[in-house]
Amino acid sequence: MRIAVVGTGYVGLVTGACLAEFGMFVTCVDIDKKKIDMLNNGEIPIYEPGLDVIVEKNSKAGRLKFTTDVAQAVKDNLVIFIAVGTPPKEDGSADLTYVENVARDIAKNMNGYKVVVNKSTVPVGTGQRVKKIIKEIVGDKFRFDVVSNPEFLREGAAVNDFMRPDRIVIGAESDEAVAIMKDIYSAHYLGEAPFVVTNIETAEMIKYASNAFLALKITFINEIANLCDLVGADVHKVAKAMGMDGRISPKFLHPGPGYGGSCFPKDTLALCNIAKEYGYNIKVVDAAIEANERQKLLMVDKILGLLGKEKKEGSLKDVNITILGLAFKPNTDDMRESPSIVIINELLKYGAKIKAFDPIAMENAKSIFGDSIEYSKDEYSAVEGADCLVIVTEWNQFRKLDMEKIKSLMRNHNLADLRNIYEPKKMREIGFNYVCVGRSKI
Ligand SMILES: NC(=O)c1ccc[n+]([C@@H]2O[C@H](COP(=O)([O-])OP(=O)(O)OC[C@H]3O[C@@H](n4cnc5c(N)ncnc54)[C@H](O)[C@@H]3O)[C@@H](O)[C@H]2O)c1
Ligand SMILES: O=c1ccn([C@@H]2O[C@H](COP(=O)(O)OP(=O)(O)O[C@H]3O[C@H](CO)[C@@H](O)[C@H](O)[C@H]3O)[C@@H](O)[C@H]2O)c(=O)[nH]1
Repeated sequence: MRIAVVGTGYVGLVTGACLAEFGMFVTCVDIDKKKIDMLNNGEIPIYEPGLDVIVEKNSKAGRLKFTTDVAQAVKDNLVIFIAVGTPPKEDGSADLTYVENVARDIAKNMNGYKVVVNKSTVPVGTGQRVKKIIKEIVGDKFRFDVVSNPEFLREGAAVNDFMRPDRIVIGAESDEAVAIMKDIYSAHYLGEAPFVVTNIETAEMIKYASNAFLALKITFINEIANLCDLVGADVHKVAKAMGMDGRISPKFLHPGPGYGGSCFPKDTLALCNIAKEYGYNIKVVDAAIEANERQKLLMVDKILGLLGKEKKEGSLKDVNITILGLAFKPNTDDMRESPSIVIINELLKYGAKIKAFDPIAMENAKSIFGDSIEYSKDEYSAVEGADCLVIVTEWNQFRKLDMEKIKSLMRNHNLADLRNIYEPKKMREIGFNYVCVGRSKI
């Protein structure tokens, strides 16, 4: 099977590398020449655990190639995956410019039957739009099928998620296209991943509904956590006991500073926008978006409260704050919509002096914060002279810090653990003035 993947970002590169690992011949295409040059030089442009190994192995085996030549890639391959970005526009709707550009590139270079597979997250109706764009250019000259095959991988766990998915969704209009898709994913099928075969619109909706539901679930536990802090309950026990109910499940019930990343924030907005287009107000998702924005700001209130400072300009003047973790989650360098952005910008607004450390995301963070904050080489140098330590991302290496040493390096001993990675009682025993999310009073 010969496959082209257009768009070599987090999804495209993982998809291309994993399909090559399953024995297919894959050409990854991107308009970003720098990215393609890096990949052709054996460098991986993103941080994703395990990806380097399979990219190197399959490149060497000749099953994985990288190019900027979309025309040739379309001509040479039967199946063309679209895996370009669908970022939010000002009004929250998904920007389909990149998807539509690729559809035109495919149409202009068709030389026979092609299966055009949309892996980008797109509003319902986009598959039909892609079909129309191609048809307008190709007419009846060549046959083609458009398929929706949404991706459910998580950054930081992308390779494993792609290799061992909970389900594979195929939205298609022809048996031929479904058979080709099943062939591509035959290794997954043997691994017993179930297929959901449906129409294009349903497949597109499954992706948004799944992301919105997960965003709701996180938001729900964050709201419960905030209440736990007020009433003196322990949100971890609450979540654990809730999760024991098979109808609820224990996953995605970890409270924190609000969901971030390149997907939940934009996909919840896009879903609300789709609803609005049809004259409907999808109230629970709207509420989750609002609560998630508030959650990030509540974290700043927590820090101000811990320091006994007022919510007013300049109140954090001469206060040194250390931030550990900048990426939106551990095991990624991705800073898109990271809660750290709102939290740091707010703290800067109140006049704080910020030192930060992240094991992997520091370079990307520099393009956001510039020199408005100081970047440290490790956790211990980051806390020197700090009045408050704030844990924003739960990298594993932060879980086992020598907290006695951390305390001795700080000027004042305030600890805001926004990911609940430490035991409240233990931290207080060490001598920290401690808050977290939903267990602050236990
Ligand atoms: N990141 C995730 O975890 C994830 C998971 C599931 C689904 N998705 C969805 O997948 C899509 C891609 O997301 P991503 O995070 O990989 O994006 P990304 O920004 O990391 O990568 C997109 C790539 O597409 C390239 N591109 C843009 N226009 C192009 C064109 N005309 N031809 C060739 N290349 C082009 C860009 O240069 C970029 O390298 C989005 O719709 C996203 O919602 C993302
Ligand atoms: O219990 C939890 C789980 C997650 N998060 C936060 O939620 C965000 C998203 O995390 P996660 O879902 O692990 O990462 P993503 O890579 O954004 O993956 C989501 O978005 C992808 C893009 O659509 C989908 O493919 C995945 O299925 C979906 O999990 C991050 O800020 C996490 O810190 C929590 O606060 N609590």
